[in-house]
Amino acid sequence: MDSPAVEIIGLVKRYGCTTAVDGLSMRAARGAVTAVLGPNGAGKTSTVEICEGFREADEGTVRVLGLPPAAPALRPRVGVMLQSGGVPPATRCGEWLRLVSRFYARPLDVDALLVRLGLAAHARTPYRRLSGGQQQRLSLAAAVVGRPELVFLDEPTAGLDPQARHACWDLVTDLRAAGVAVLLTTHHMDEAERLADHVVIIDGGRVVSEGSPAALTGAERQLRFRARPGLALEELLNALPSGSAAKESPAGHYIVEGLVGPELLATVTAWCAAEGVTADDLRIERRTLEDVFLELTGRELR
Ligand SMILES: Nc1ncnc2c1ncn2[C@@H]1O[C@H](COP(=O)(O)OP(=O)(O)OP(=O)(O)O)[C@@H](O)[C@H]1O
Repeated sequence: MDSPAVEIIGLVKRYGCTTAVDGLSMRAARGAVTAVLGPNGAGKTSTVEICEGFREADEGTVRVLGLPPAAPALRPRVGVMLQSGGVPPATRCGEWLRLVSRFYARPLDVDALLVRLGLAAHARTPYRRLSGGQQQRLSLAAAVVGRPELVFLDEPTAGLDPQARHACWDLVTDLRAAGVAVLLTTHHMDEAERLADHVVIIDGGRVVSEGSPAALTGAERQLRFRARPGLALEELLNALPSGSAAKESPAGHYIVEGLVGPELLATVTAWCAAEGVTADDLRIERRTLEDVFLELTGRELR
């Protein structure tokens, strides 16, 4: 049986007295998109950079396509999207991608890739003159041009405009359809929910939860509405069937949980009417990945 695309067991990474990764274990399957989520400083980049072979682990085992991360045999098989640097400032965008493509036996068509990522009009622009988002798209193009089996994308859509974000999502979806494993980090929960087969939430250098987006968010539904802050939720709770819960988070945003059906909806709207409260944006929906993320990692800034 094939090894996973990435297998991490008991990974530890320290910087002086900071333990950035603290016994982290996770897997990324072949042919699937794995999203690693975590608050600032959770250890995502450290973990990904160890998998890419750019940093040394202090403890633990990491295998990439069954090999140690720095194995030369991985070079043609793994794509890495670098956050910055690596491109000579005066090199033209198209020239750079063509150069990178020559390192691979069966590269993608460079012109088609430039069109796909909206870079065709900038093919002759020197790297230093590209906007931040264009430089990032070039970096994404360079990561995939060699038809890798596995691609690491560290915050691929940070700072991209909506059009470029969608182009990136489409590219990731197509990579997955072509059997490529993608391991990405992101702070955009909608991105993870949309793209990932498997989500790994880390905090304090450890995995705090993992599963498919659907498994993490669960089947339970919530009733949500907006109204003036400070409603007397204890009174609402008295009117609701036992086992229900109601909370205000953040101020003016209300969430009612329990057996969400016609009875609960009628009770909430009747209670609002009796209180003279207009419930705005009243809707019934499943918990989002962001709800789960905040529950698991808290609201404190890191
Ligand atoms: N080269 C370094 N030297 C010292 N400390 C570092 C170094 N790199 C990372 N750290 C620290 O390690 C911890 C984890 O950092 P890391 O960049 O892996 O987190 P992250 O989850 O990618 O964060 P973010 O979401 O903010 O990018 C942080 O506390 C960070 O300050």
